[in-house]
Amino acid sequence: MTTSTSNIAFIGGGNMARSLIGGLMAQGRDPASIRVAEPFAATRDALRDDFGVAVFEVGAQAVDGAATWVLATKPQVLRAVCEGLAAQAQAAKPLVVSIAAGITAAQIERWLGGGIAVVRTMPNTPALLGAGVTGLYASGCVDAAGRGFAESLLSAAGKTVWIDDEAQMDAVTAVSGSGPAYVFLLAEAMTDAGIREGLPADAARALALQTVLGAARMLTESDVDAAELRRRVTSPNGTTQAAIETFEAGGLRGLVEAAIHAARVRGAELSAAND
Ligand SMILES: NC(=O)C1=CN([C@@H]2O[C@H](COP(=O)(O)OP(=O)(O)OC[C@H]3O[C@@H](n4cnc5c(N)ncnc54)[C@H](O)[C@@H]3O)[C@@H](O)[C@H]2O)C=CC1
Ligand SMILES: O=C(O)[C@@H]1CCC=N1
Repeated sequence: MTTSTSNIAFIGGGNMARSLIGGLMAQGRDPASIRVAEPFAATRDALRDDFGVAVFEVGAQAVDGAATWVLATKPQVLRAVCEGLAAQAQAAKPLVVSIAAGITAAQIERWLGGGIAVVRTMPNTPALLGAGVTGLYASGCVDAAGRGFAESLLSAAGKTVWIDDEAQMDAVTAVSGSGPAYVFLLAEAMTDAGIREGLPADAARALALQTVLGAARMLTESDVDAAELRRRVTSPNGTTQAAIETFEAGGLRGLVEAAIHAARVRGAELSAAND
């Protein structure tokens, strides 16, 4: 039985694992209950020093005594990682939570030897601030307690959204997993454009970044939708109208659609290429 006090093993201690561990620490979880396998000594030492978690060089050590395993390596190495842990998985029957893009719950279950409860999830990097969002899909082997534990684990990173059809997980990845990078790109572009229009670099950056923050808060804290919020900024024949018309004429919506489609397709390719 997986409980909130039992050990959690992270396989891979990179950027996303760090964000999730940061969220768990902020929730007050005992650092000694988190065991991280990470081959790079510098990454391992930083996790131990920053969070006080137990660190190990290889997965086999980290999963020892852990009822929940979080798979947090790149998709390209996940098959080898799982096959290396299959014997321990068959003995311990852990709840396995994957954050890997593209890789399906069925692939992970097969690589671990079969009959394993797998929750496939897709968090995003604002998890570090507890402001992330995670899509979760539970395979048939996951019971209500497993679903509940996975949800509580990922809720340390922010909001959670259950997805019933696993085929939609690549779309989740394309919208919210990769999504922070789209917003960062917009912030970069707004800063650069401000500089080109004559603003000092520091001022352009401060103006662009605070605008992204303020707009995101309005989107999530007000009770009107994005289109209405946009209309309220856009005075007839004013400055915003000039900018929005330029975005629409340049095909911004179509470009966003094409970008999110490309990300979704890449998710499916990652599954096929690493099977
Ligand atoms: N970066 C992001 O925004 C998001 C990433 N993801 C997913 O999270 C996973 C990890 O991504 P990142 O943290 O960005 O990558 P990363 O490269 O920062 O972390 C992966 C870590 O796994 C370690 N590793 C490699 N082989 C290992 C092994 N055999 N055993 C244990 N650890 C091993 C690496 O040394 C590295 O520190 C990926 O599958 C990615 O698709 C999911 C949501 C968002
Ligand atoms: O770029 C990637 O493949 C990963 C998955 C979502 C965000 N980063």
